[in-house]
Amino acid sequence: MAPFKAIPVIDLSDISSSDSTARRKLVDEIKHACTEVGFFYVKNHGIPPEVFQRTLAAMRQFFDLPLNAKLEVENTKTPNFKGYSPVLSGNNDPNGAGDLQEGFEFGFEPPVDRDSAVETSTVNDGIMAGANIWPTQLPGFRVAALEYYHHALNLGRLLFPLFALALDLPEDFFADKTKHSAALMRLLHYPPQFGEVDDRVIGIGAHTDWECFTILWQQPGIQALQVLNSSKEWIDAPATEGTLVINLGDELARWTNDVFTSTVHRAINRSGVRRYSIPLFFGTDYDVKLEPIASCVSADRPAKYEVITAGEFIKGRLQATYGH
Ligand SMILES: O=C(O)CCC(=O)C(=O)O
Ligand SMILES: [Fe+2]
Repeated sequence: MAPFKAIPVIDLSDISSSDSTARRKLVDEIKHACTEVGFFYVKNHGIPPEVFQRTLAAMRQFFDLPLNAKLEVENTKTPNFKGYSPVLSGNNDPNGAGDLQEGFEFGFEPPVDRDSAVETSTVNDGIMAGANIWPTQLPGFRVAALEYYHHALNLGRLLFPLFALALDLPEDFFADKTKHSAALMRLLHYPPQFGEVDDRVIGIGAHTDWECFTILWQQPGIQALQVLNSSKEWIDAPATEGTLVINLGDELARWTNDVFTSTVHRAINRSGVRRYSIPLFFGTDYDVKLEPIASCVSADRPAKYEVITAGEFIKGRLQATYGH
């Protein structure tokens, strides 16, 4: 296959269709994107535009707070890195000198408007256990963030069966491995970079994502994200209104013994204005072992990765990135 020059766009209008031909077409498109690119856009994903608008407004309010207010919910104060990470506190690329972004991370909790604590991320999270932390002076921030979180979570749950079918596995292969929503959302703000940019200090240094897949919302119209193809060329992934980026992460790469590819990417904000983005890192339950799927291992393709639980893997990556 020639190195990709653009990221494919997949229309999700038929995602819940009972028409088997339409669904098969969708699975074939996903299979191609997962094996050849590791990235694709989705359109007609069903999340209303107002949800993104509300979350963006809440993010702007939060990141506009004085630094000392944001540091009250810093991720050094919580188990497992929930909360605020200041500019340059993370470093995704081991050859880099820090990521020029600030962020806010949280995991599953029930929707705000549903009075239920049936499923909480802390019960079954083992090594990754730890509750969310929220800024008390902005109650609307939690409401808006959780509203989008649950929309993205629902979309992610619809994608797992398609990934299973693309791997010739039973449609429900991931169902018993994704019961407890090991899905972390990170709200990100990238200040603009001007003039000569030191390659070691960019918005987010070259990295792969760690979970099964990421659902990434980018603020429309601002170019920043780039994806590395097999010829080591950086391909722009423009932020097109109405789309989300889906990219595969290391958990699926490990599970599929690299049949599905977890592709290196980075972001640099040279737009001159602030940029906001929101990845939702959708993982498998933290107690699940990332053992290679039998059909992905052969004499020609021996198992590449040591078997480790998802929780150990994610915790190790977080520690390496934040150094605490
Ligand atoms: O902000 C972006 O476009 C990319 C963010 C990203 O790659 C990440 O947080 O893993
Ligand atoms: Fe990423």
